Amino acid sequence: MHNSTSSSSLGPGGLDLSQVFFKSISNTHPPSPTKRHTKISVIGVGNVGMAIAQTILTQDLVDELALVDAKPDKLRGEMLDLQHAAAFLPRTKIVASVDYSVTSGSDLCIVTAGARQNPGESRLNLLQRNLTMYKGIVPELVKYSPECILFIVSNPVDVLTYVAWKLSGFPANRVIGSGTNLDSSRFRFLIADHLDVNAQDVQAYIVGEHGDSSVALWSSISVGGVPVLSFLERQQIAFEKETLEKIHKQVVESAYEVISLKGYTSWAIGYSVANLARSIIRDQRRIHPVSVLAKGFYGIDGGDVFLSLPAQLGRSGVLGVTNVHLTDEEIQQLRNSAKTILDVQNQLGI
Ligand SMILES: NC(=O)C1=CN([C@@H]2O[C@H](COP(=O)(O)OP(=O)(O)OC[C@H]3O[C@@H](n4cnc5c(N)ncnc54)[C@H](O)[C@@H]3O)[C@@H](O)[C@H]2O)C=CC1
Ligand SMILES: CC(=O)C(=O)O
Repeated sequence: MHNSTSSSSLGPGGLDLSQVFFKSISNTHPPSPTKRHTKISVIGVGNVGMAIAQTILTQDLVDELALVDAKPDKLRGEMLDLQHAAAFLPRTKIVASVDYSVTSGSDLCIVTAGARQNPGESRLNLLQRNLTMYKGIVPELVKYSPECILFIVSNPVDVLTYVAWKLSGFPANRVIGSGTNLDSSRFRFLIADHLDVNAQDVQAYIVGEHGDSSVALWSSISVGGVPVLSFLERQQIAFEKETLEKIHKQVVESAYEVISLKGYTSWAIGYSVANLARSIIRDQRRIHPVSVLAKGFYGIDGGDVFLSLPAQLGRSGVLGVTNVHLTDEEIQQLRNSAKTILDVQNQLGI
């Protein structure tokens, strides 16, 4: 199947139409391109892949967006539908193919292909189905974009990020999972709702597994720069631990609730990943809770495990992991989360 958007500027008989429509200013030459061509590929054009693709387009992040999927008709349909919005969007070349050569030279490859949860099903349950798929996808991406950053979204995202790291042979700083960036956004929304403030003023992290064993870092939450729990303590305002646990439980149940209502989640992960893509492609050096190789941080040992920690992201991928102060209880929960992931991972034989 074919692809691309751009048509040649040569008209019938080899006439260069650009010369008909645009007359060059005399004695000038087109400026030589100094800006490097930037390219993102999105693998899997289902609910999640398309939410990410369209959010990336609205943010004017790249020169070229390549789409890949196993279903050629669906893929071409999605490509055309996005191309038809060209008049309303920043200029981006959109290409699509079932052949991975279309991803050639990508800066960032975002993998969303894979099975999704049925209502009530856990993310970890998807592993066997998506593992087989990844064995086909990752080597192709590496072949065509050996310098890219691999960004994993398919679930279970932490284990699949480890799988992608192993299959790619890339250094760990170039393999990242979307992790708990989404959970943290849900957390910030719920805290903001509770306190009636803007979610963008709430700094709060969920770390660990993107899933049932995730850990809420209550001790480091701040609103507008004010650390919330120590502020309440200083003011001798009582807060119920149960209220905090209820909010975290709501975060963990968020995806299950949305999936039971509409069948899948898409918009929030679309914004979450486009925001992360911006930090990487534009070298923003912002800190996000994403899935990184966590061995050695916060006393996590026992094997190579990917899980979410607050990490600084830039053009070369993961630049470092932030040293957030955790309570002993939070550290223990984080280690338990690592163990949950490692128990699953150790059965893979990779
Ligand atoms: N990390 C996160 O926070 C989130 C992860 N997800 C995960 O994202 C994944 C995708 O979810 P949806 O888009 O809702 O599913 P979907 O079923 O709508 O889309 C999956 C797409 O993958 C394609 N695909 C299947 N096998 C392929 C292959 N071998 N090569 C290329 N494409 C292939 C399918 O044709 C389909 O278009 C799931 O694993 C889901 O659990 C979903 C939401 C949030
Ligand atoms: C499906 C999923 O992982 C989420 O929305 O959190």
